[in-house]
Amino acid sequence: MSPTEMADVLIAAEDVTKIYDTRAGPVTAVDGVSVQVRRGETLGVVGESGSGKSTLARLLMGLQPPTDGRIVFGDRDLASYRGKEMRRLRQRMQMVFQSPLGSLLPHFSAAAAVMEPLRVHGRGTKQSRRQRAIELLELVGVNPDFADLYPTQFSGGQQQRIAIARALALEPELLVCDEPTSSLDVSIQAQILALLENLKDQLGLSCVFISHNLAVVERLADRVAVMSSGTVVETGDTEQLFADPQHPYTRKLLDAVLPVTSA
Ligand SMILES: Nc1ncnc2c1ncn2[C@@H]1O[C@H](COP(=O)(O)OP(=O)(O)OP(=O)(O)O)[C@@H](O)[C@H]1O
Repeated sequence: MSPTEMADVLIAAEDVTKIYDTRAGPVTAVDGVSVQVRRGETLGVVGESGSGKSTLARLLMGLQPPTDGRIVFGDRDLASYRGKEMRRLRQRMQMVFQSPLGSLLPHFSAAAAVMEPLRVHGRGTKQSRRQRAIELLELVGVNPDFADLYPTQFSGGQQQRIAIARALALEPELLVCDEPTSSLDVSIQAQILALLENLKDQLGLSCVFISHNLAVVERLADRVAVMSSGTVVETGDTEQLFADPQHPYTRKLLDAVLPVTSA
């Protein structure tokens, strides 16, 4: 990477390892992984179930400390952020999960769910927070007339839109999406992907987009990291990686999606 590209890196995992202690013994979920996300870029992370994608997401978000290596946000090790600084940092990175209901409390209406991070971080008045929530719901394609309905009164796709609005409330620089469409019907998946694509362009967000679905990653990601057994086996620009995969594992993943028909 050139010095200009290095300066452009928003977040990086540097030789990061995560070992979980389990009753059955230590499990190495992430093993010496280095990835970078540049400003305004979407990094796709693909790999089979158990390859370490979600663990990497949690490490990048600072939700778990690495066993070894470091996560650098801006130019600082995440481990060096404390107290107020950590609270401020938390506003700059947000996560969207597979199951929207996991991040939406049942007794919070759509508007209240989006207002909550603004309240917690002391932003604006109740009135201005509600106004902002309505704007965000509109931005993600939820009819503001339904702002006072509760999560279970919405479809899965609409729930995910509300969860995305909530994640955007604090105007984060980084959005980490962990399988955000896997729980949705195929037609709805496409709508949520189109929404994320628009938001990314409109807001200039940096994204980490985790999916086992290569077609999804191809559509959204500028660059892709392929994970297998806790390691990154290949990274590259999306177009190039899909056109000319170098690692046998990447080829295997691609073949599983696009079976080569023999003549
Ligand atoms: N909290 C935990 N405690 C113990 N082991 C864990 C924990 N979280 C993940 N693991 C293990 O770490 C490995 C990687 O899991 P991880 O969930 O990061 O992979 P993944 O690629 O996201 O898989 P999936 O797509 O199924 O979520 C797996 O062997 C998993 O069982």
